[in-house]
Amino acid sequence: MNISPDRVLLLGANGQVGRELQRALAGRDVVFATRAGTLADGTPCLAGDLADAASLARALDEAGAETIVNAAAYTAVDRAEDEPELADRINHRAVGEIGAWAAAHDAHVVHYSTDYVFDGHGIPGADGSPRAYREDDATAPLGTYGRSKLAGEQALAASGASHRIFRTAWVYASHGHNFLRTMLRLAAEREELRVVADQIGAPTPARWIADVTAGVTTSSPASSGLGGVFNLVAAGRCSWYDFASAIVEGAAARELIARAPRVVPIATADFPTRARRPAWSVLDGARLEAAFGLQLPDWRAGLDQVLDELAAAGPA
Ligand SMILES: NC(=O)C1=CN([C@@H]2O[C@H](COP(=O)(O)OP(=O)(O)OC[C@H]3O[C@@H](n4cnc5c(N)ncnc54)[C@H](OP(=O)(O)O)[C@@H]3O)[C@@H](O)[C@H]2O)C=CC1
Ligand SMILES: Cc1cn([C@H]2C[C@H](O)[C@@H](COP(=O)(O)OP(=O)(O)O[C@H]3O[C@@H](C)C(=O)[C@@H](O)[C@H]3O)O2)c(=O)[nH]c1=O
Ligand SMILES: [Mg+2]
Repeated sequence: MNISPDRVLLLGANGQVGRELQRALAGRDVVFATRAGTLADGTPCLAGDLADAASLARALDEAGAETIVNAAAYTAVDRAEDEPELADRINHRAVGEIGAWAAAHDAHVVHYSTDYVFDGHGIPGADGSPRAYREDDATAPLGTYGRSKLAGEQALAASGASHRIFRTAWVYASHGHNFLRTMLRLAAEREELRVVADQIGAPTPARWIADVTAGVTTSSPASSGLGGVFNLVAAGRCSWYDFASAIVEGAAARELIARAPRVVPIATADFPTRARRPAWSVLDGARLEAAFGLQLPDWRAGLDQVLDELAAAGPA
């Protein structure tokens, strides 16, 4: 079969990153696919269910795209502990199938992975405190989600397809399921938010991930020599408690919430969850910066942008 050069197939178009990619890829030759075959606004698109190998294969064949961007994933970190096979099917085996299709058709794959491939113990830097993780640091996922995502990375690399894997972290947007929206909801319901202060990372807007993706998809990973894994995260670092505090402060200032609840720092041990999470999730963006000459701004600038977006949209 012939594939169309310049065509992009976007799998998972309704997720946080997927929705931002719809915007960032507008005007290009792009074919959307979602699990059910409809976009969030009801517009029909291709059905591409990664839980179903036949559905995925049909989407790949029908789109015939030279670039496949896979924004679909099983992202429910706690639920994954009870559905390991489904998480593995979507985050690992389907990614291997996408890679095999791409290798057979000389197509490229853009895929996303996570800080949760690391155990978060951190690697001591020159001054003894943990340094940011680099792309080739040893992985050791703590849970099912992280294991399935790591297996997906490995399956894509093993497929032989030309590919880029953007490892990102703590993704949020003005839409979708994320920590910022959870905090805004809880802020309206509670006097006090108790949030872990001993997990450190960099909250990264889905918009930035999509903008970087759209900017670099025009170059082939293999022929540019710039393939493989790239960390793609906001600059700076904070705890979930710091992020929650900044969300509450910024949301109150924009009158997105009627009153600011107290934000109380707690230890991970005081917030029991089904899955364990890494304590140190800071990723080093130097490879991405050097390869593509771009520098992501600080996480606080991202938060301001997303809160401004919510404020501009008005009351929900
Ligand atoms: N969210 C985060 O904090 C982080 C995410 N990442 C990675 O970034 C990428 C994008 O994540 P993000 O946009 O945040 O995730 P979301 O959870 O917002 O979106 C994931 C999308 O995948 C879709 N999906 C789930 N199962 C299937 C399936 N069987 N077939 C087709 N589509 C399916 C979901 O559809 P539906 O809504 O119907 O379930 C949803 O639209 C993923 O690879 C994720 O692992 C990395 C680090 C952090
Ligand atoms: C809601 C809530 C969460 N927390 C904690 C739990 C957790 O440690 C942290 C963040 O909560 P979340 O549920 O957003 O965490 P989680 O879903 O694990 O977020 C992760 O999602 C996957 C998909 C990724 O790839 C990661 O990069 C990361 O973003 O905050 C509190 O301390 N207080 C609260 O009220
Ligand atoms: Mg979650």
